[in-house]
Amino acid sequence: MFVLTSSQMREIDRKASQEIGIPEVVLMENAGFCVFEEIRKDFETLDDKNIAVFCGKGNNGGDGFVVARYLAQVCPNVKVFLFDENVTLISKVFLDILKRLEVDVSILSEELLLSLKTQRFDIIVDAIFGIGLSKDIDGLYKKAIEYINGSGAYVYSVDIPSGICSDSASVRGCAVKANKTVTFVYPKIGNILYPGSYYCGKVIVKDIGIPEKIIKDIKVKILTAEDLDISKFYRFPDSHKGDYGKVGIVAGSKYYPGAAVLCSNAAVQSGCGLCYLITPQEALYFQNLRKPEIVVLPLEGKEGVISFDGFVKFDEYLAKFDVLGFGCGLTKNEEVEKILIHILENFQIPIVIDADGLNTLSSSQKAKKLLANYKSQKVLTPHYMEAARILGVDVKDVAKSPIDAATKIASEFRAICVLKGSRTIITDGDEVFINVLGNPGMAKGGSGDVLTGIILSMIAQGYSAFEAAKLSVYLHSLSADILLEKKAMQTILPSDIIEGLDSAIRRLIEG
Ligand SMILES: NC(=O)C1=CN([C@@H]2O[C@H](COP(=O)(O)OP(=O)(O)OC[C@H]3O[C@@H](n4cnc5c(N)ncnc54)[C@H](O)[C@@H]3O)[C@@H](O)[C@H]2O)[C@@H](O)CC1
Ligand SMILES: [K+]
Repeated sequence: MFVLTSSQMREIDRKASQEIGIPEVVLMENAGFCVFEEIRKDFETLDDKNIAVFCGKGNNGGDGFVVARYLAQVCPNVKVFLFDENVTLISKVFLDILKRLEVDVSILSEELLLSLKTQRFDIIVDAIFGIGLSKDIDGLYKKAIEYINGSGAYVYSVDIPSGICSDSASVRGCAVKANKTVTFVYPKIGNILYPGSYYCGKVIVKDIGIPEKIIKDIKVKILTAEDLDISKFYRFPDSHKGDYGKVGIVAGSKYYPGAAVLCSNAAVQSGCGLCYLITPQEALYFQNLRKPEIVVLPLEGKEGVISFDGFVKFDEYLAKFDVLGFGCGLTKNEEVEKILIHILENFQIPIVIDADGLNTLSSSQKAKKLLANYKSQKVLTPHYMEAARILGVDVKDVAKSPIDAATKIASEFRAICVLKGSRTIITDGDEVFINVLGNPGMAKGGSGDVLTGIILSMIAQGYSAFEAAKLSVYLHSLSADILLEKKAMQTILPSDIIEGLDSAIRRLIEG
């Protein structure tokens, strides 16, 4: 499913009306009716409800007038509150209809808002701002939104909760906290990314009659099972371990031995033929937790951290790997930088760089340049802070526009970027997929190491870096969601996510 920006939505509306000739009033009528239908579906009866519809002066308010008209046909207690009578031309069509039908329409003022505190509404429709929100909310708008949020009513937002920026999902001053948001054509970024997604409640996407053929060149999509290629999950009866690839992992230190264990355990659990772990000797005290299928190549370290001299002894192994993982739990120092540069200068293996690999990259101009020119597939898996370090910006800037940040990293390094967060973004610099599975039980140290292991395993099994990243992000979150059916968020551990991959893969295959 596509995800739109406000300008893409406007362009779609423009094409529908100007090129195809669907009148804008028809689109508005359809939009309002869709919202009404959703409300009608949710309640057994509406005639005993007190309903308020708050309408702004833009077209979002116009949708609200349509909703109010339909509601007034089935409920005698519908009140419309208008912020400004100076509404758009199309909205005016519907405001005039309401007036002719003698629906209760009032212009909102501070006094009126205050008097509403003694009334109880069962249902409130928020049609104050949609994709046209252009500045932070203040004054009477702010007070009305605070009133709606404190009202105890069941709240429907039209298109997007008022106060949420449709392009960044940020809260502009304050925002309506809806129970349900009915959006049109396709969801907007503000409906999908956080914090906007939280304010939306349940998101319902409705068709308002815009022909699909005019919706072109949309690069952002929600990641669904349909976007995944599972053809390589089929195993031929006469296959052997060599058919499923060799993963090499450079990870761990005496400080973070668990990162290496989680990453390599995840790799073997997700199907690669062989997995080699290059890790300092001092990181091997987690022996009992590591899956026995992993081949360990103990490295002579320096004070518990990998050393360049120790690492180059494994060059001949590196040449045999189908994919190399670099970074989990390595720590950051000059030796790690030297090793990363050595790999980038001397090998051409598909590489997945995570954690300390990314931190090393962000402070090494030489490694950055080499990586950009590295002639093999690359996946970078930063979380927001690591992405900020790579881009040399504040983490707030990444949070404000994560799609832009991920796209920039992917373009700069000609890599696949997996920007990890509550909505992980996967991009090759052109197409963008937003993962909407997963739960806060995954917000624990070690989750990222597990994801890296899965990506490595998928590349080893023959998937392209982009396909592997999509598939792995999906399976990682699906595993956590399946675990949530039996476990509390607090007790779901990254190592459980590894074990849960079995159910996740089976569920994905079975559909
Ligand atoms: N043909 C179309 O364009 C369609 C549009 N539709 C609806 O129209 C909406 C977009 O309509 P508009 O572009 O008119 O935008 P909005 O209705 O979101 O709001 C724009 C108006 O609000 C004002 N405004 C913005 N931020 C403000 C703030 N913080 N404080 C005070 N005033 C502020 C603007 O000056 C402008 O007057 C969509 O979200 C959707 O609900 C639907 O009817 C479907 C068809
Ligand atoms: K709204």
